[in-house]
Amino acid sequence: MDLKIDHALIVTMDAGMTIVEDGSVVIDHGEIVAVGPSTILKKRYNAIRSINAAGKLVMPGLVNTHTHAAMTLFRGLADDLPLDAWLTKHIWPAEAKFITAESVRSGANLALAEMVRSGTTTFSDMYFYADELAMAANKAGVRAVVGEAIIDFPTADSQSPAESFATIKELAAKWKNDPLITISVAPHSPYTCSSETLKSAKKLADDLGLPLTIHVSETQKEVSDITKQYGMPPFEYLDSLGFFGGTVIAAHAVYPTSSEIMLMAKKKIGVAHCAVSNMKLASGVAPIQEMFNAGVAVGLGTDGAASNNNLSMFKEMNTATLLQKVSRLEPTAMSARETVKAATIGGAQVLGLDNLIGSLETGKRADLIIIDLNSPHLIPLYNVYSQLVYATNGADVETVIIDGNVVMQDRKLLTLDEEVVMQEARKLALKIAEGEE
Ligand SMILES: CSC[C@H]1O[C@@H](n2cnc3c(O)ncnc32)[C@H](O)[C@@H]1O
Ligand SMILES: [Zn+2]
Repeated sequence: MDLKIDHALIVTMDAGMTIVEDGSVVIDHGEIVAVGPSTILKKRYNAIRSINAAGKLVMPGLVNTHTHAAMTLFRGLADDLPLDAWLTKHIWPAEAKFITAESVRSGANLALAEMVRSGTTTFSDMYFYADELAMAANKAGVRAVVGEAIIDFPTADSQSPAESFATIKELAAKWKNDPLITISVAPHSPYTCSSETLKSAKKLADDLGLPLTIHVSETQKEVSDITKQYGMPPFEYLDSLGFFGGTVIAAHAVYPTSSEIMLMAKKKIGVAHCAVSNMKLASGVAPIQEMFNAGVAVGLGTDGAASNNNLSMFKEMNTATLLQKVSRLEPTAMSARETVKAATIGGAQVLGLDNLIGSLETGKRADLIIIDLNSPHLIPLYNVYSQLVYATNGADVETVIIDGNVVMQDRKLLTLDEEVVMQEARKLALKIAEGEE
């Protein structure tokens, strides 16, 4: 065996929500070979390397179902604005000026460092120059669903939809057998892509067997514009185009009607719930408890660092649950347990990767994080889910393992040169601040 983690408090997130108090996880060739009591597994398995995790919690790595990694470069550039003005007056002009293959590489590396540090082991992205992100994630050893952006009007990478489709075909062929990278088809939204573009995106996804990801029903303005233009709200409109049926990651989903929520459950549309971004842009409160009640698969997403302004899934968990409770005046809404599920196995379901990741079970890939419980803010520990959602933060993550490889150990990043990554990002940020090209 390659690696054994012993004496941990293991939160498996398997179907039985098993918790093992003094447990071991045994890993070989990137796969989980056994999970169970250390008293039994320590005798049964020898490993080349072992980690003594006494006083630590082991859980599945967190799954960020919606982000734009390279947008770390725009963190804090335009705050305190609604989505429409934020995008059209600030972000799109900045992207037109500063987004290049080089800046995407730099922003992506910065995001990768931040995500690994806060316990994210898989993320789903949609942006321009997607190959740069795929290469950066692959090099850093981080699992990613990488979406090449499709928008009808001229964008940061100057690609028409037809050119984006050609790029996606090339990317799908290039990354086909990669263990960490899945390419996705990423039309931006129903208000920036025509019906023809959306139908072609769906056809491409079907032909290549790729997931689709899209921003949908994010603001009241979007719902009213789409309803005026097409005579129905965004999810119904996409359904009328035949958009659903395969893996679809719907980011935001703030304003689905009750019949659209039924549709989401029926068509197995996965939701990337971005609570912090929806609050910061004052977009609204997504009806997550209603979605749970209807059986919709819900994951959590940070959105990009320009609308959050960080990529911590611990902050996202905390905000998501508190937002449901206060908006419904219902303290039982979105329980801590449901929230940890959304951040792990629920997110894996949304991405169509739950056969591989999302829980610690024999046969799954070894994507897991080790959290140091020896901190004043984590004592006492009565309920692990409450502790993870209400008390833990990203900086408590000590070690991160993805596909069996240790990518952060004792808070040192092993696959990214953090100093170089920060230096390069600072250099680009200087140009952005000065407004230079
Ligand atoms: C095709 S995805 C890249 C595109 O999306 C923009 N973007 C970032 N966050 C949001 C959001 O919350 N709603 C809509 N669009 C968003 C990003 O700036 C890129 O232009
Ligand atoms: Zn987004």
